[in-house]
Amino acid sequence: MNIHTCKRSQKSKSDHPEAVLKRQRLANSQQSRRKHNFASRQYLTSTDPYTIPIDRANTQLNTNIHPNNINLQGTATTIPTVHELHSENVKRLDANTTADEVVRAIKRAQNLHDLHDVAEIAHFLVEEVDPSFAYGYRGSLLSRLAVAALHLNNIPIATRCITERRIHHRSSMLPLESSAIVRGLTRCHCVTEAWEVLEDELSLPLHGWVDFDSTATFNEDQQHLDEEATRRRLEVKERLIHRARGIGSIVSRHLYQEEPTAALAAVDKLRTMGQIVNEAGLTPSELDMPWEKLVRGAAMCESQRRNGVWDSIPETSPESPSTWPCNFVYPVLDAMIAFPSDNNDRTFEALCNALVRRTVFVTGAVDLKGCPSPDRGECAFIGRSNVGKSSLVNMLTNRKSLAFTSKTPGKTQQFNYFAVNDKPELERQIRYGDDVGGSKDRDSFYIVDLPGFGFAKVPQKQRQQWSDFMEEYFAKRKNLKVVFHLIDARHGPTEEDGRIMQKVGNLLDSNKTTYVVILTKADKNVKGADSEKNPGKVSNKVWEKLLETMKANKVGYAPIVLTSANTRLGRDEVWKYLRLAAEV
Ligand SMILES: Nc1nc2c(ncn2[C@@H]2O[C@H](COP(=O)(O)OP(=O)(O)OP(=O)(O)O)[C@@H](O)[C@H]2O)c(=O)[nH]1
Ligand SMILES: [Mg+2]
Repeated sequence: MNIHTCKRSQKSKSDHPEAVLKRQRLANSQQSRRKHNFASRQYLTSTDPYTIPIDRANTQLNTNIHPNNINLQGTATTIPTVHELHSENVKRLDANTTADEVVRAIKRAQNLHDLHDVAEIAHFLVEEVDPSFAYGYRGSLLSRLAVAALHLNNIPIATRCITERRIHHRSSMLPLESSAIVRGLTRCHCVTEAWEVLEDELSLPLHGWVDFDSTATFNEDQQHLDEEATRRRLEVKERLIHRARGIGSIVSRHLYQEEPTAALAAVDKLRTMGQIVNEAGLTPSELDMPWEKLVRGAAMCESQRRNGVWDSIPETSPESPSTWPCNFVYPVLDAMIAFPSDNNDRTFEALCNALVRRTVFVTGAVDLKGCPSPDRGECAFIGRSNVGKSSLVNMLTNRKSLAFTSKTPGKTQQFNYFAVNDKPELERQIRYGDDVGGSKDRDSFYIVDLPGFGFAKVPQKQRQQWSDFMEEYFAKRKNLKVVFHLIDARHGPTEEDGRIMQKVGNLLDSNKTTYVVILTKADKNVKGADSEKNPGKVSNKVWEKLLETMKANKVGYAPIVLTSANTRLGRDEVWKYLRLAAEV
């Protein structure tokens, strides 16, 4: 049977007199059911689904019940109206309904998208039932119902439940529930309302409320903290977790809705939370932030920008693209770095795909004249031979062999220039690989992999030539934005490293160029190092020696990053500085 005959036979089947009769019977029974349930019919046909039907409003009882009369079994005692539900388990809401049954009815209504039941439950819970019903638990019921209503895209019912909960059940509002409401509101595009809930219910701890002493380890001090302080501390932690996730979902909504300006503002709020999140000692697994999703959303916005979606926005507009960063992924990266690092491979993969779209080897320079024109920022990787410069470049760009690495020292013999994010000249060339140059894009930059110093087998004359070139390069290369000085984390700085620091101190303009010390091969200090639990470390002895050498050479101000090309430790942190070359 071909497709056409199949379709024809289906059509004729549905036109069969018996089928028509069956449909009519079904329609009639549905109609009579609706008639029977007069109240709910009125409720559903109202333009505002939360308008109370007049007949019900008139029959409401005075719900002011003295606290002494609270029904401890949590059942409703003064409900005048019976609310018929579609649910088989909880057929009606009336005087004998328990809180548990309401939860079941909400769950069912949410799962089966039963707006009728949601509306009935809302009416029962918000307008009619007396205050003793589900005492202490009513706020949770309301938040569950709000989430269910949002699940069904019914904003008026959700808003009513949220308001009722905030006004009358404030004391029992849980951060977990507030955060679920924020997510629901964001999903329904009610971002302003979501912000309101965030600000009101998940606001940061009041000043002095909880003392997050970052120097005190939680375990040691826990015994001395009285119970109340511990409880509050945990409460604040929970609130912070849900607040961070709530903002995360708002950022995500804006990014996937392609609203970059709003997304940038929200992601900045996330970044500013970083400090207190760290002080509170929250771990990445406790926070469980959706970084990968945010990075992918930012990358999607970025690709839309490259496709010219926002080109027509005028310069004078507050949403003008001229106020945006060179790549939307960078602000997300900033927030990620402000939070405790989870060193997640998938997130980094997404990050790298967005930040390093193309890499091209440009040239190997042996003097300043041989360097490409300084039309964009560049970052240089310097350090002793075999310290891991080329490996780090590959790790950071997520490329296996962009820069050649070798066990034999002295592999890199010239200033190797790699262009990142050049626009390809021809479409065809993209498909055939990265071996062709192009023109500069908004976030293009150069990575410069330098020859290693201190390798005995390289002739003295050659070493002198490299050293002279490096001095000239530090002093004269205008577009040099970042210098990464790599030092082996097992051995610490050598004498040669000290001399390099001296050159940096004397020649580099610290206002123009950022100098960063990177400790490499940190995995080698840990037996059986792995990327998740034990990515690498540095000994106190090496650390102290490094600080001393830096201070002695007037570069004590420089940041230090611990890395490993094997376990990929420190990659987000290094990108924090690498981006300075892109953002010119
Ligand atoms: N275990 C471990 N090995 C590393 C790491 N980084 C580099 N290596 C190894 O160290 C050796 C030297 O790495 P390269 O990246 O070629 O070093 P380089 O600094 O570029 O060396 P030159 O080009 O000679 O200056 C290679 O065998 C790498 O596999 C690291 O983080 N951990
Ligand atoms: Mg090398």
